[in-house]
Amino acid sequence: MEKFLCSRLDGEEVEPTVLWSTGPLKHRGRQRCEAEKQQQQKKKAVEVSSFFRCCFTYRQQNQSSPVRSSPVRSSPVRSSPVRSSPAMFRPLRILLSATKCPLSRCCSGYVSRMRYVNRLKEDDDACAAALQNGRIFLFHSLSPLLQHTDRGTFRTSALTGSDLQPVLENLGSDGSLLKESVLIGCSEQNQAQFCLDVGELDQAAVEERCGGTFVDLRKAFFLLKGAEAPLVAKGQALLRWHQTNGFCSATGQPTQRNQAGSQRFCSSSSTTYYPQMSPVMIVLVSDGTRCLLGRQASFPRGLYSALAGFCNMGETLEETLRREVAEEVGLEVQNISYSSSQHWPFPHSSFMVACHASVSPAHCQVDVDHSELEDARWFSLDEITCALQVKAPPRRGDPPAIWLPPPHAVANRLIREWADRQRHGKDGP
Ligand SMILES: NC(=O)c1ccc[n+]([C@@H]2O[C@H](COP(=O)([O-])OP(=O)(O)OC[C@H]3O[C@@H](n4cnc5c(N)ncnc54)[C@H](O)[C@@H]3O)[C@@H](O)[C@H]2O)c1
Repeated sequence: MEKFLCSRLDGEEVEPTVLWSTGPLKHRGRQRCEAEKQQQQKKKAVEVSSFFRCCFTYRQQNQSSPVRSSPVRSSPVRSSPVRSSPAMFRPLRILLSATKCPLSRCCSGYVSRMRYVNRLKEDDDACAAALQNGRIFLFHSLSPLLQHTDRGTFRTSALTGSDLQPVLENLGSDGSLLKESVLIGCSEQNQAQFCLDVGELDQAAVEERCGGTFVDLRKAFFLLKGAEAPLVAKGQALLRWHQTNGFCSATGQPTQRNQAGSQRFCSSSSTTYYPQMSPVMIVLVSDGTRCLLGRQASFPRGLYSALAGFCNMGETLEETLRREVAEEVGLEVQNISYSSSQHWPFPHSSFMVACHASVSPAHCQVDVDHSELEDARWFSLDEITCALQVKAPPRRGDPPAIWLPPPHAVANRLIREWADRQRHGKDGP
């Protein structure tokens, strides 16, 4: 299939048989010896060829940053062509239904992206090659580089490896710095994404050359919109992990990373280390008409959040949740239901598992452990609705107001879910 697609990109006419010449299709093609079947194959291949041509034309018209050599880039079906004519899928559907071939699996953009990223983790050479065309997100001492937009918002800033290399050399780095990039993932346009900490270079000089500002992650995370915030959080977490795992904890010897940076290896102890997250349970407890929020003394003034706590070794998620609520506010919860999860970069990498739980109204007396929380109390739907309107933390001198974690935080999602359920009468004791 790869050969076929490359030929199409070169603009050459393709013999339909080429379509059958690789992978699982090869064997099937050989079995079809009757002339009639060959004719059918040729017809379908031509139809498929027109489908691919259609897709590539779409890509050429719509792709802002073409990528040159990644094999996954050749994947013919991505989400964007779907928006054009559904008729373009007809030949492919015919082919798939006629052959019952595993091509359908390659045709999911998501599947090919995931497999591509996995291959880059396993194949150092492929990863080094992908670095040239991949997007590199720069960090300086773990602060991501952001750019101002015309609309006064912020966005991430990234260069391709081949564009970044001369910049780095010009700023005094030797040629090897680029190879310290760590693979983050793959964009929907099938472009590998990397992060690189250039903390060894002069910060102002990099900012000037790259046209952006390095912003502390705590600020950047909340300035960025949509998928960009978790992307930089993931990048920073990976870079931090490499910075703090340079030595084997068993032998004290230096560890070596693979090209993708998805693991580090100690050759003395034959130990492989992988980036770690600490599991945390976060729960919004309801008594049917109110929800329970708490605050630590270290929180900014007026901020209340859902109750959270780290999993202890050997605990199930349910056990952690029940223990944390019991420890912090002296309640015993029931009816635990899963909501969602997120990677949370602060202060280090936590894996937040968010749940709802309830207590009966007859047993909702809060008994706060003040060594853990400064305060915890029940909030009505009206109070929550009011607090959700507060878009920015109150400033010094403003009247005291309750405010809630920002939308990027899974606690915010839990609170919104609870409020929606209350409004629609779906929550009960
Ligand atoms: N994303 C969100 O919506 C959201 C909301 C609330 C809390 N959080 C995060 O959840 C995490 C836990 O919240 P918390 O209020 O219990 O935090 P915390 O930082 O106050 O931790 C409480 C205690 O847990 C122990 N601890 C710290 N790190 C640990 C680890 N890696 N493993 C086991 N125990 C550890 C320490 O004794 C610490 O005092 C924090 O990282 C916090 O930032 C996220």
